[in-house]
Amino acid sequence: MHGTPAEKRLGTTAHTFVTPVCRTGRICKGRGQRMTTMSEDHDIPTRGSSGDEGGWFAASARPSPAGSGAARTAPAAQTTDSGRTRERPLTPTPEPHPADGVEAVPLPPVAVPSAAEIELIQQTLAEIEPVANAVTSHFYSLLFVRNPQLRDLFPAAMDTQRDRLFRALLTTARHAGNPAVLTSYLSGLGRGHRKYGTRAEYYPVLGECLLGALERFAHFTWSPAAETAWVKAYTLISQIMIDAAAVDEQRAPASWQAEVVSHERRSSDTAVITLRTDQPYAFRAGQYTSIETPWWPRVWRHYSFAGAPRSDGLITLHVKAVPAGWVSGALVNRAQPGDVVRLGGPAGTMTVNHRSENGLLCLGGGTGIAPIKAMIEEVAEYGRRRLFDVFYGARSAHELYDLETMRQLEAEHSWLSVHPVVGDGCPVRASVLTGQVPDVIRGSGHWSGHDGYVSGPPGMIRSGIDALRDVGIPQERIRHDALDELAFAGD
Ligand SMILES: NC(=O)C1=CN([C@@H]2O[C@H](COP(=O)(O)OP(=O)(O)OC[C@H]3O[C@@H](n4cnc5c(N)ncnc54)[C@H](O)[C@@H]3O)[C@@H](O)[C@H]2O)C=CC1
Repeated sequence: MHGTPAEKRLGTTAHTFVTPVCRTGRICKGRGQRMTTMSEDHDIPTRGSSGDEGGWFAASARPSPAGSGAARTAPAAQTTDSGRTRERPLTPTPEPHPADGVEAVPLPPVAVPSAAEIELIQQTLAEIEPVANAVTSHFYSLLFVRNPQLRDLFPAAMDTQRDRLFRALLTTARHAGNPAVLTSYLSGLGRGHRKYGTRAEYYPVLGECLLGALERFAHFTWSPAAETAWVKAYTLISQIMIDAAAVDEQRAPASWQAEVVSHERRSSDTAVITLRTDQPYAFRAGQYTSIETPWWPRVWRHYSFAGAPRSDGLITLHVKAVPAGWVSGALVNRAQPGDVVRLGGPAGTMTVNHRSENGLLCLGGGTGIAPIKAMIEEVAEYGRRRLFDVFYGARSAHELYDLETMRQLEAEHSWLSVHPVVGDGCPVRASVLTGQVPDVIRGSGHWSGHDGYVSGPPGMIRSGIDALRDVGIPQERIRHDALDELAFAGD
């Protein structure tokens, strides 16, 4: 047998026993050992181990905890003819929605890497980081050569995908010592992988290829101890992802078909797109969805919801076509009513904390205003009336494409103040501030009685977080989408 020592060890172990995994993602009770199950669509042999030992990369799908996936009922809403929910008087604080993205599965009962092992993992990652492209290329080569059927799960162009894998590994390693953050992050990743068609039985296969790639490139830091640490870490990672996917499977489809029902051009490069899904789609204001268009199969991009959930179920997104952006370009320039796209489940934790008594200070840059608009609608519908200040930034006044809507909301709600901000040197009216949003915030006083929310380009989020801390909002009261994921937002 050819291959690295790690692969040989894994191969030997993996071939010796097999965990039978049903198509549903559950262990198939009563089946014997030394068997190979085939996934229905791809004929992929599944390998793992039997018994209680867990084994090398023997992540297994387990039934979800009873009732844990049951959706809670959102408070009833009074609706208007237009389908929008009418503002109600002060109402009880809504429970966090099950799909709010902060929900994580419990740590699975598999070995957790020790502090020394986490150190070994981080050393390996530090060594391969400068050659990350080569490592991930090798990983995918191993994967596709050994399992050509899996190629169909990935987009034709793999560039973004490569980067994504490595970032996920880095994020995991960075939070390896913090189980709460780790389970939250990996639960989201596990749920998010359902739309790709990822099955529990793929994880051992992926793990073997990952180990093979790491061993080949981590010349100085790879050792039997490092290998053991990685095996433990990968077993834990994959088990959390599998468990989260299994829980999610009990309550939601892997993906939704959505028809474009309206497409409104707001500027030469920005469109407001409204979608109708084929099945109910539960989400919270402040979250985002992922979209695959018919023009770029298996290429997924994230877009925040631009409104709170509506009683007619329609979903609105704001999309800006970025230069050379495949999906954003197609959605802005090509999509039209009647086209059908595919949506992944909702994700993201930038949701309104209704348990807080504080005001809300929101920084939105460009199309980053979309989730903030959704949050305003949610507060209007369900929340306590709290002071809600929005600093809405754009490079020029012309690019404040949603200012009219924001002004209308401001006129409707006495607790809402909207402060448009455009770049220095732009001709503006008196009501518009100039500069970068984070600088404007720093010059606007002390905001320690507020919770902070930031949404927009990654650079603005980074400097926005610093600015919010500077004006008195502690880190734990600042919410924003994960910068790792934002790198893949839009295009
Ligand atoms: N949930 C989220 O965080 C969301 C993020 N986005 C992201 O927002 C971006 C929107 O793109 P555009 O409309 O082209 O925005 P843009 O590039 O025109 O910038 C919008 C605003 O952010 C400011 N800005 C940009 N980079 C900055 C930096 N490094 N430091 C401080 N301020 C900065 C600009 O001055 C402007 O006021 C995309 O990257 C998109 O992925 C969009 C929707 C939701």
